[in-house]
Amino acid sequence: MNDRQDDFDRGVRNRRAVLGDAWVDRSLDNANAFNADFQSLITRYAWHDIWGRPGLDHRTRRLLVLGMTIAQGRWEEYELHLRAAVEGGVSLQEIQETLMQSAIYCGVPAANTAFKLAMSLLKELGMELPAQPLSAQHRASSHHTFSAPQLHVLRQGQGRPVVLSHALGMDVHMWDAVAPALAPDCEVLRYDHRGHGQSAAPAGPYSMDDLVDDAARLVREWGRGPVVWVGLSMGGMVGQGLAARHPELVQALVVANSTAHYPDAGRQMWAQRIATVENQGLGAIADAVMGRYFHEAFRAAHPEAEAAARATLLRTDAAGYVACCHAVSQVDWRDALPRLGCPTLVIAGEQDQGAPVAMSEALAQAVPGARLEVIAQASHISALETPDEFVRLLRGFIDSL
Ligand SMILES: O=C(O)CC1=CCC(=O)O1
Repeated sequence: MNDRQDDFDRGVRNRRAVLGDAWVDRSLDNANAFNADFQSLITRYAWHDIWGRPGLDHRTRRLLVLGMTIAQGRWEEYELHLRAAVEGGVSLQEIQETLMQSAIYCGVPAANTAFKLAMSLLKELGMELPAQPLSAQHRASSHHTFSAPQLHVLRQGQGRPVVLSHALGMDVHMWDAVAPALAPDCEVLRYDHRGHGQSAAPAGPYSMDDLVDDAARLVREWGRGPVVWVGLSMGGMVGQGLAARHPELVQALVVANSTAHYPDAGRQMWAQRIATVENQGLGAIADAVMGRYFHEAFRAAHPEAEAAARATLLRTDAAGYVACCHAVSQVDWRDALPRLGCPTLVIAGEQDQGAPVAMSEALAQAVPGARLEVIAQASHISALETPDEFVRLLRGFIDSL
């Protein structure tokens, strides 16, 4: 066997790995006296000499080929490689980003065709794409604060200013069901806490006051305060601190699935969690966190929601997560609560193990005039488990202001 025959065999292996056996069998079996040399040439030169080079992995080369075929308008080749990329496990997000970039470097008409062909392929493959309408109520603009540490912000809707502040290990998308429901008559601003999502992750540990300072500059930069602050778990802790330290910025407060402080046993649990993440990363706590965030029946009925929340947790910067755990573990607003002067709604989940109902009861009793609502079907992330009930309570509260 000569060198080039060897290269041919290696090329066939690469070609099979990228395009799949069915396609390669068809091309090789259908070769004839007219195109056999050409098939041999591309197998050796493209599939061995280029795809076989160690400097770039196949995923990167696949994305490059998509970009290049879009640039040249070689739609047959684009469709072939697109199908192979999707079936070969390249993420839709990476493909979407490649197509987005092509809009700039190849031009909008080319990207238009690329998206159209991609959509029809995904449909053919039975891949469901979650709706993300662009009507005024759903359209969200994304930006970062001017001041540092920079916080990632999503804003949508028009009307009364409402801020949504997420739980530990989540991000702005924890509110995907709630924000559009408020947007018809509220201007809704959600943000990623420092150390989370697309916000900056300065070196920790953070204190709860750091997170409250972030909240205060966020509202001041926005210029729409005083706001209705809606915080869940860690977001609710920040809300309590904001209302206590900056009452001029908070018109009304919603504290969901949260607490004003942890007893000693709770603080020890936080110390253990910090050590586990520092030593083994977020993967080591992901099952336990999901078990606390969502009850079993919800996880069985909505595996995709749990998978998305797990992916968000695992994407979170581990050092940022730990830095926030320090803030959460030390939270103590008990002395401040009796001085809060704004209308306050406390929401609890009957099945919440992260912040049991008793914590919300204590909180609601300490804040003058606060109302407590308990959602029977919810555990910790009630805004995701029972969005309709969560929105109904929010709406009722906001409309009463
Ligand atoms: O992570 C948990 O168990 C519960 C929690 C505390 C603060 C937060 O946002 O979630």
